[in-house]
Amino acid sequence: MTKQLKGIAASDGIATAKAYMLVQPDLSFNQSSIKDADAEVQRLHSALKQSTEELQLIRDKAAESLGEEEAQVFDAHMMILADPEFTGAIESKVKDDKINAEQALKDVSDTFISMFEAMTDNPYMQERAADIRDVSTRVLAHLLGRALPNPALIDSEVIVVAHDLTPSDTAQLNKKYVKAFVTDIGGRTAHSAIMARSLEIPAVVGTKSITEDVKDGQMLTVDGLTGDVTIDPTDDQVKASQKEAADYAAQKAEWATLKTAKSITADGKHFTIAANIGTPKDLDGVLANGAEAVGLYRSEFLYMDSAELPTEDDQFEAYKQVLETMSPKQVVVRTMDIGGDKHLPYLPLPEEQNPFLGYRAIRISLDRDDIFRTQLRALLRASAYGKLGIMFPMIATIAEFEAAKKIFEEEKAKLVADGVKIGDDIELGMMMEIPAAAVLADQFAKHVDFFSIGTNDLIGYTMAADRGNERVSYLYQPYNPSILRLVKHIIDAAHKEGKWAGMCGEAAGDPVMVPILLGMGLDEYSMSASSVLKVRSLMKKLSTEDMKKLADKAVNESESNDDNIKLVEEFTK
Ligand SMILES: C=C(OP(=O)(O)O)C(=O)O
Ligand SMILES: [Mg+2]
Repeated sequence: MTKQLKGIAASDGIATAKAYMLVQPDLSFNQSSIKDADAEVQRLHSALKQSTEELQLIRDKAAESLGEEEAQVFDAHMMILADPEFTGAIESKVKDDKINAEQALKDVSDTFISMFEAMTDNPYMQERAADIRDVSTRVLAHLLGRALPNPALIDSEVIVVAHDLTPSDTAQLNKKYVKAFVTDIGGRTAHSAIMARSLEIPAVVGTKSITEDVKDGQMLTVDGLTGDVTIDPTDDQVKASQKEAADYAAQKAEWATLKTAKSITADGKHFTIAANIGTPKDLDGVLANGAEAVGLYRSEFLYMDSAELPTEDDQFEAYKQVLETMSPKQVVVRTMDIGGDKHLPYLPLPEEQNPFLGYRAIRISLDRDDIFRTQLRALLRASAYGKLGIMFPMIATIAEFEAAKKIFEEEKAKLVADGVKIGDDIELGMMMEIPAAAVLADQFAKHVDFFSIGTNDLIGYTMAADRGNERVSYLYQPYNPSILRLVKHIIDAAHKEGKWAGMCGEAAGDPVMVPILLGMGLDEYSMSASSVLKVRSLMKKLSTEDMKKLADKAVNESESNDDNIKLVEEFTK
């Protein structure tokens, strides 16, 4: 029976395909005693064999579709299965304790996991704990005869359905087959949604119940423009959705004609439309959409894509590639922003009640300056290959900015003393994403070369509404006059000191926000590459003089987010 769900539109595009449930099955079991230990060991061996075969298959597929590096994590898993110390211990436990293989597996892996996790001074071994957990889940699933979802094995067109997707789940999706994804939870600015936009995979998040409403293989239509999801659509609904998809494709083709055009308003003013990237691979989208700069390179994805802390040379190569490709256009690299919803298996962070208010981003970098210095050295060396901007995430105080800048200057001086070639036009800026910093923007402006406004966090922190929580998503209000006042204050403060202000939060590519930002004189708009042409086309139709009047009313007269949505409609009719 046809059923309609409404979620949060998270990535543009429309798709129809069958559902692929990326949901963990129930793997609960009870301990039991066994009589025939040999038969039980036999059962264990067969589960181990099946797991190894499955991993080999996944490894080959992952190498083919995602690259050799992404596939290597599965080698580590297979090595564990081939390790007699691990498998032998499970076998002995079955025989000695006369318990079922499920329980023996759990006992042995728990022992290994706690042993590795206790090695807090050895990130490599700590990471093995995560591998053992993954492997033992796979073996357990085979013992229980339940199928684990294997996204790397998807080889036909599907729509992925999940409770939530982590950024690393999202990175594994193969665009060739995954036509869209839909989740129970999450918001438009959660990192999986941001990645969906850079992969140009349509997505609807925060439907609350999709994993309960749909079964594996059922047909779905997903509209990432409106947030509508239809389960078992009728023929007419499929036709309507195909028509909508065709209209959207036509619209995109029209935007594509602006690929090499400058971003100019109706009254001839030029602004920079830049793109956000997570990895050098995203440059394809940046070039295909004709972005004029990279306004945010989220360098933490480099750390997340790696099995251990990336070396200075690894980082240098990645930054150099991006700078060279974009040169002479600017690339703003943000130093590592780990914490919140982004984790590194090899850098375990303490359990925190409020990770988004906790040990995150520059707070980690200043604490672990060994990691920070390595990153800055790699950036400095790469700066010779293009036009580099560096910015620090989550700056709350001037002291933090100055401390980070001091470390930067120290590393720079060392490299210069060693005769290493360094760009002479590196700009040093900061993310404006913490209200305390936004309020003091006039003072910060004296210390920085530029600001980049991170609305994803700035809205979350100002409204005290978690950016990824669909229950409070109604409070996630980019056009609320409180947010607009902060944004205007930041832009004015930068301009007063002769500095530039950009925005790299998702609001920079939002068609309702752009007219207001033009009126405020924001210099640079950095967004998912897939939004660049849409925004360039919109800018062409707007005059800055009119938009100034709009911005003035939006900031000084409106009382709510909704007031401002109406105001923008009026001014852009
Ligand atoms: C761009 C931002 O950073 P991130 O989304 O990576 O937190 C932001 O907070 O707006
Ligand atoms: Mg942020």
